[in-house]
Formats: sequence, C-alpha cells, structure tokens
Amino acid sequence: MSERSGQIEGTERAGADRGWVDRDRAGQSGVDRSSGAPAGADRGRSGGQGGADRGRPDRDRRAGQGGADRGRPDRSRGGPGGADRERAGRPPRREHPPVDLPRQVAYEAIEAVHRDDAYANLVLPEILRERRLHGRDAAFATELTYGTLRLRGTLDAILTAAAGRDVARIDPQPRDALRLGAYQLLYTRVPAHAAVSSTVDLVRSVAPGATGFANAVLREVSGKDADTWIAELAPAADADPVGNLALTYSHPPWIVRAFSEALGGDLGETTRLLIEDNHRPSVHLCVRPGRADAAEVADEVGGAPGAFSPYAVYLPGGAPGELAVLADGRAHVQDEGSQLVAAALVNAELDGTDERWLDLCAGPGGKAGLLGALAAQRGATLTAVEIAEHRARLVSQAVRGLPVTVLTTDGRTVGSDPDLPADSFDRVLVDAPCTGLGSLRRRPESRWRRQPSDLPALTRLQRELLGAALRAVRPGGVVGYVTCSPHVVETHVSVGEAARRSGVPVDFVDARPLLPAEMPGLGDGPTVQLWPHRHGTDAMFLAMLRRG
Ligand SMILES: C[S@@+](CC[C@H](N)C(=O)[O-])C[C@H]1O[C@@H](n2cnc3c(N)ncnc32)[C@H](O)[C@@H]1O
Repeated sequence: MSERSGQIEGTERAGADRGWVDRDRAGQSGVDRSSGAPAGADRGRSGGQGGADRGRPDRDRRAGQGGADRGRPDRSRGGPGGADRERAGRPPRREHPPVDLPRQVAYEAIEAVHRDDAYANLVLPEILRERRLHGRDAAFATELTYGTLRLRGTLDAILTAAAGRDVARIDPQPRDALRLGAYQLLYTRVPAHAAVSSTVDLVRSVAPGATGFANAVLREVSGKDADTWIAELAPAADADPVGNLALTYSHPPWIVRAFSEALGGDLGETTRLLIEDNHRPSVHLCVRPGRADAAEVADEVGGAPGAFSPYAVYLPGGAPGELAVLADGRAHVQDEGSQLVAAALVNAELDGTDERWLDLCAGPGGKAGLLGALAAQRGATLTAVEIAEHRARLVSQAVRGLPVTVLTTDGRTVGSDPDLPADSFDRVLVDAPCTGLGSLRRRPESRWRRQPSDLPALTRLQRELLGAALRAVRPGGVVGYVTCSPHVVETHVSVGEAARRSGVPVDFVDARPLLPAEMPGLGDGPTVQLWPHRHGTDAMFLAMLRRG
C-alpha cells in the first residue's frame, strides 16, 4: 500500500496512470485566489462568502436567497441536526437507513454544487465542520467529493450506458448518488459490495422510489473496470482525438481543444495536462518579502520551499487550516504561478521613476499582497483597484499594514477618475477576469460550469482593462497582462487586439528573463505560459508590455 493509500480507507485506484485520484488526500480549504469573474457576472469564487452562504455564488446573496430556503439537503439525517430539530419543536425527520457520514457529506457537497451552483472548495469545508468530520473520514469525504465532481463527464457517459438512458433524464438526487457510487466502483479501492450497498442506502434516503433502479445500474457499472468502459465508450483516437481525450480524462471537448491549441496541437502534452488537471495540487503559501523568509516558514509549517518562486512554500497537506503564519500576515495562500507573474512585473527594468504601482484588478488581493510587500521594500506605493465591493474589502484585509490604497471602482475609468490619472503609473498589473481554465485543478466543478459562450464578454472586458492599463502607465513604464487561462483568445488575441487599439506606442518585453533563470519550458517568448504539468503551477499567462 502506498503512502497515500495508507491515509484513508480504500482509495488507491484503478487507472493510476491517468492520475485520477487526489494525491494529497487531505481536506482542501486553500481557496484559489488567483482568478475572478467579470463585473456583473461575478461568481465570488475567491472568498467573501459567509458561512450562511454555504459557498454559493454571490448572485444568490444579491438575490436575497438565504441558505435555509433553498431546499438544501436535510442535515438531520444521521447527524446532529436531528436533535436540533426536536429541540426547535419541529417533528423529527423520518428515520432512514443509516448512510455512513463521509459518503453522506460527499453527497451533500456534490448536490449543493449541482443544485445551488455552490463551489466545492467553499461548501465542503463548511459541511465537514457542521458534521464534525475530521481526519481520515474528512479526507475520504473530500476525496469522494472532488473525484466525483472532476470525473463527472466520464462517469456520466458510463452511467448513461449502464442505465440505458441519458443521465440527464435521471432525477438529480439519484443521479448524484449514482455518480458518487460509480466513482467509488471505478476509481477507488472501495470494495464493490460496499460501494453498491452504501450508494443504494443513500438513494433510499434521498429518493426511495429509485432504489431498485440504482441497484441495477450500479451492478451494471461494476461489471467492467474504468479502462474497459472507456475503451467501449470513447470515440476512436484517430478519428476524433479531442472526443477521445475528453471522455477518457473527463474534460469538456471545447476545453480539450483550447488546451491543445495553446500547446501547439501537441496531443501528447495535452494529455499530460489533462492528467494533471485531475490531480489535486498542494496548497502554496506566498511568504511576504520583508515579513518572513520562505525557508524558515517551510520549517515552521513542515512544508517545502517552492521550486521556483523565492516566496513559495508548499504545504504538506491539502489544507492550510489555522496556521499562525497566515493569521499574523507573514504569508497568504497563493499559487506559485501567481507569485511568479506578480513578481515578474517588479523585476522588469525601468528608466526613471519607480514609485507608483497600480493593480487594476485586485480582488481578492493575492497579487496585491505580494506587490504591496515588494513596494514596501522598494519605497513605492500601490493603488489596488477592484470593482466588486466585497472583493475590494478582501483586498483591504489582504494588504493591511502595506503601502497600498484600495479603490472600489471600475478600472476602465482611468483618465476620468482623479484617483486614476492617465500617464502616471510606473508599473501596472492587469490580472484580468478570465475563464480560469488554468486552475481547473483547484476547482473540480468549474470545467463543467464554464462555457465557450462566456468568452465574448470576458475578452471584451480583458481588452478594455488592458487598454485602460496602457493609458494609466507613463511613457517608459511597464504593464503586465496576466490571465489564469491559457485559452489563446484570452491570451494572445486579447493582448494583440488591446495593444493594436490602444492608440499608444507599445513594445513587447521578453517576459522570460523576468522569471527565475532555472525555469524550464518557457517557450520562445516574448510572452510566457506556465503549465501545471510543466511547472506545477496554475496555467498562468503573462505578457509584459512597455509603453513607448
Ligand atoms: C482574476 S481576478 C484578480 C485576482 C487578483 N489579482 C488576485 O491575485 O487575488 C479579476 C478581478 O477583477 C475584478 N474586475 C472585473 N472587472 C473589473 C473592472 N472593470 N475594474 C476593476 N476590477 C474588475 C473582478 O471582480 C476580480 O476580482
């Protein structure tokens, strides 16, 4: 038994070469802070959700929908909530056959993601806390939740075949239970009888009428292993390579196509990326320069210094928990790739003044935290702009004690807002709202939620924000354009269009020397694309521009 499978019951899996199962196996609460949503479509995925919101997107809060009235699953089943109901004078729920708690928790998290548009990395820790699930049980619940959500595409194809009808025609509750059951059967070492009987118990408790159906479908699923199902169901690789990869590695075809295009059509490398996307990455800390040293913090938290960023520490488990180093502001949670692209802005050479820095899309404040700490060391100040109020509040918290002014406004108002004068900043970062396709590892459901139809509005915003940045920067100053998406429309096309339309002279700066010298696989320049499978980071894109 491997080190990993020793941590939780029966999760060593079939198909190890596909990297389907989380490697770190611990509860993740490291919310990825490197991406955001456009104004008006802000899904608030990077925090700011109070406990009552159960990790649902902000639009729910704006619509005034409280958690309790959204028909969330009844937490009294098998948990402490039952006694609460009685104390509150409400009738106890009908007793159901007991469902073991880790699977119940995983089911509730998956259901909340699909029914309420919740984010797994926000809603799961909350349910774990409510249900007081810790240690191995919490790790097992996390594994089941993340794995089932990631592999939904493949699982649905298999369930469709096994059920003899499209999963879309199965009611949502038994459908989610079946996904959870099929995941255990095909991708974990949970014994088949345990996977089937626990799932049938679950279905009996949430959709009693579907119990027999679920039993029959799971028995059909259990008749073949994952590889055999995939060989039967995936389109032939030579006739439809994208369709084959999409089904085999559980990504929507449009995302496979986008990755392949960004990787120059190299399907071997695309495959490695898809495999990496199905792993859960470790949580990275950014140790703030001037406040602490990465090697010391690595010792303190039992982690390892990052491979590339001088500020990075890799945490050993999946969850940063209540680390002192986070509480006292010496570090924040941030993917190493995000650290590298923020630091690259500061590494670019400048002639003349170097005092006024601008972060035009700052919420929730990961890069502003690092830029603010670097500004403090260099005697500069940072203006951090964020359009969404709650995210601007997060920025203010993130930059406490640093020479940073937070403005809650539209970054496109450069030139008309007196706080954002044109031609005046020495360094400007545009960490643009994007599809977030570069951080699918951290958000298991997002590959199914994002749609190609999201692209036009996002790319328009990206171009407008980069145009504003090019107005804000002084002649000779530098602008860093960053996305946590490798989609070429959001990277090369957006940058090219914005530069062309800006009306100011702009030159590309080779971004590669602005990253650590030992970093492999940075391509031909002048832009840089980081990759999970090459660098262990999110797929951050960086273009560095100098205004003439
Ligand atoms: C990718 S996220 C930025 C992540 C951030 N730099 C960090 O490292 O934590 C993009 C942010 O831009 C904000 N945004 C969207 N439209 C904006 C606009 N017109 N002006 C300013 N901010 C905007 C979003 O609300 C979101 O918080």
